[in-house]
Amino acid sequence: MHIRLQDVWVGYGEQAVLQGIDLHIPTGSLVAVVGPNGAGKSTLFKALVGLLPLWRGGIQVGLQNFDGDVDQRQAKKALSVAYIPQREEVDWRFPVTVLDVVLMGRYRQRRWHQRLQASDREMAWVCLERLGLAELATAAIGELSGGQQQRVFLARALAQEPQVLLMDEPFSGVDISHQEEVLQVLAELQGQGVTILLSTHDLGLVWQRFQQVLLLNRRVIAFGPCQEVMVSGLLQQTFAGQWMILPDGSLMAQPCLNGRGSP
Ligand SMILES: Nc1ncnc2c1ncn2[C@@H]1O[C@H](COP(=O)(O)OP(=O)(O)OP(=O)(O)O)[C@@H](O)[C@H]1O
Repeated sequence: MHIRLQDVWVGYGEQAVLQGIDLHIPTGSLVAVVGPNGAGKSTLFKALVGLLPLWRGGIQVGLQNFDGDVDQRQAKKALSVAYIPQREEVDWRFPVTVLDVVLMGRYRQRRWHQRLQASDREMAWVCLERLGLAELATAAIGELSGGQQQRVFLARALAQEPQVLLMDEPFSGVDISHQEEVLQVLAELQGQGVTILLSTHDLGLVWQRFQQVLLLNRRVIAFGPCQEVMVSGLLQQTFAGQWMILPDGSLMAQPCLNGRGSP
């Protein structure tokens, strides 16, 4: 499914965070979303999944249109958009097992009064196996390592059979082998035509593994092929006034363009 945003404004209270976002992401894209802290990456994902109302503008996912007037949460339930939030946004003390979490991905396929069916359980097990989690099915989610928890949430997203997958900083605090497993699953999903947006602060990873990059700092600084977008002028504009970790792992301070660190 393709995603189109036209002049999208979203914020909290009186603070406008996303300011006039115009974007077209074709079906089957794998996009790294890059920007400094507070750039609005999570806000973008929440707006796409209907958790935040639009102040202005419109979002189109596939053939469906959303604007500030519709009940976005209800409307988007009909779509298969899977969202994996940042680890910090999840209450890991919640007493559910790994299998319970993955089964949650199947509720979207059912009406509110329908119970899950045997085929839903089978699907959940397939997703657990695919991410090497079958042996942990009865473990409490809070007992797992960060990398395992991240994979459980990816398994839940797979169980949802998404056409769009949004992942908010899935690799923070996760070791390289977990990261590699997740990247392999994402490559498979992309091959099946799933559109994937993933936010990260790891510019080295973006440089090595992503073909498409969105540079965001409240506004779209650039969107396109990695080679064209990950260039110093655009990166400086994106990270103005903030520290930036370069692809080789070194740190670089950017000049502040307007004294507040945003363009
Ligand atoms: N629930 C909220 N209420 C009020 N302000 C918020 C809320 N969530 C985010 N913000 C503010 O919106 C701005 C953008 O936040 P957002 O989390 O989207 O940025 P981000 O690019 O994802 O940052 P990070 O890289 O640190 O995760 C920040 O100034 C943040 O303080």
